[in-house]
Parts: sequence; C-alpha cells; structure tokens
Amino acid sequence: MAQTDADSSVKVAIRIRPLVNRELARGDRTVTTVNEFEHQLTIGGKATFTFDHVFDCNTPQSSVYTNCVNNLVEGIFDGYNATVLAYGQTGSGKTHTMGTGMDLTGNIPPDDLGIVPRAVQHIFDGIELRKKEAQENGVLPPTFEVTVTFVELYNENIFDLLNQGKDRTKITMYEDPATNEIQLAGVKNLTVKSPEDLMEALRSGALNRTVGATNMNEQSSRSHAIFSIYLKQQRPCQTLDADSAANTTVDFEFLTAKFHFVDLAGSERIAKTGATGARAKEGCNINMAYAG
Ligand SMILES: Nc1ncnc2c1ncn2[C@@H]1O[C@H](COP(=O)(O)OP(=O)(O)OP(=O)(O)O)[C@@H](O)[C@H]1O
Repeated sequence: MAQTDADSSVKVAIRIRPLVNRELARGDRTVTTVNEFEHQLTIGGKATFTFDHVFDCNTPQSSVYTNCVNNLVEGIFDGYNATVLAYGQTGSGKTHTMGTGMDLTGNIPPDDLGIVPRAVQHIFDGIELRKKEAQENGVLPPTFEVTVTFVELYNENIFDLLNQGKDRTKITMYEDPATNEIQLAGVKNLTVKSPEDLMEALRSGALNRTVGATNMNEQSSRSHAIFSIYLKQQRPCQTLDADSAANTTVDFEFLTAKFHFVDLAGSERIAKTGATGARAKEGCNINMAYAG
C-alpha cells in the first residue's frame, strides 16, 4: 500500500464495501475503520494506511465518481489521456464500482450506476455543452467523434468483446514503431453517436465476458476487461495576425484523447477461492498479468 503524493499523476482510492448476505449469514463483521477527512484506513484497530481517497461502505456511487473520475473526464476534452482501473480480490466490489456488470435488461437504478455509465453520460453532456456554448458565443462549434473498443484479457489471450462471431475473435497486440503506441490488430472500433449507443456497446460486451463462480463470488469476472473510449475533437481557435493585432484568423486545432476503464479480474489466492482445474489455471494467468 503506497503512501500518497499530491503531485503524482497516479491516484489511489480505496473503497470498503458493505458485507454481502452470505458474509452476514456467516457472522462476518467489518474490521476496518475509515477516516475520510484524513484519507486513512485502519485495519483491526492497529495498522493505519493513507490513500488519496478513502470511501467507507456507505459511500454512494456518485461520490466515488465526483471525487475520483469527474476531473479526468473533463481532462479528455483538453486532450489528456486517463485510465481508471479497479484492483482487488474477487468479490471486493470492482465490477460494482466500475458499473460494468450489466444485467440483461440494463435496468440499473440511477443511484447504483457505477463509474463507466456515469462517465459515458458525462462525455456526451460535455459534448453538448461545448457545442451550446459555441452557439451562444456566436463562434464555430467544435466537432467530435467518439469511438469505443472493448477487449478482455483471458488466459493470456486478448478477445474482442464487441466482435463475437461463432468463434471468439482473438486479437494480437503490437507496438507501432511509428508512434511507439500499443496497437490491437483487428479490434473493432465502433463509432458511437449517443450515450445510449455507448451503453449498448458496454452492455453487449459485458455479456460476452468470461465469468465463473468461485467460493468468494457467485458471478466472478475471470478476465481483465478494458473498455476504451476515444474522443477526437476539432475545435476552432483564434490566432492574432502578425501584421495587425486587430485582425484574427480562425484556425482549427485537433485533439485526441483516450480513456481506458479497466475491470481487473480478482487478484485472490487460489486456495481461498476453492478454485480447481480451469478456474485454478485462470487464477494463475490472472495473477501473471498483475505481475507483468
Ligand atoms: N459498494 C457496494 N455496495 C453494495 N454492494 C456492493 C458494493 N460493492 C460490491 N457490492 C456487492 O458485492 C458483490 C461482489 O461485488 P463485485 O461482483 O463487484 O466484485 P468483484 O470485485 O468485481 O469480483 P470479481 O473479481 O470476482 O469479479 C456483488 O454482489 C456486489 O453487488
């Protein structure tokens, strides 16, 4: 558990989830105490750790979003990339917090929406806001293109969750020598026009994820899932002409930014989950990805 650094571009938030029914039935009890003001978590009344944010089991989904993700989404409109990843053992609440565990109907009460659905709405609200502001100021509106990819890393293979034919599409990863960027060859890059389109991509991809039951979670994600939203923006910017300060030229600037949402599979010890056979092999590969 790392100490926090105010200037670091990596922020660590810890969230304690409430006990679930089977834990209550077993007589388990919460042994952590949270000091939200000091951003500290104490375990068993002894060891205390400090993080950038600490949320107790009563913290609503909206507070997690406002404190940890809101500014990152605002940043993509200025071309800053961001990644939010959920890390923890199986059943600790990663999928709940990320909001990527879509049920078949997708009917989730608004208060229960996790980070990804909130970010999706925020991005499209942000696009509308910027267009409206331009209109009100009588300037050319910016234009936007939103695309999405959704892949899972399962047993050391990458699969495209948005492109599921009869055989699951396997993706290869390489580093583009021209840009030094990591590329996924053959991945489906879906253009989306509305929050509904983007949520549909999340929903259909989430349903294709590899899940299995372990002792610690009935619906355990056995893969690392990476949902990526790409925002391309063309916005007018006025530059002063060199010869006359009174004259301005309207130019355009292009900004691109990507936002990765990563729902990691549980980082648990195999013995604790009761995993055998395929589940145990998954566990080895899941943990290898953490180490890699
Ligand atoms: N903050 C929370 N408030 C209420 N319930 C929660 C919260 N966090 C998690 N839960 C519940 O705890 C259970 C396990 O959570 P979840 O499936 O999100 O865990 P996970 O870390 O994604 O597990 P895995 O790695 O096995 O996929 C679920 O029933 C979920 O609804």
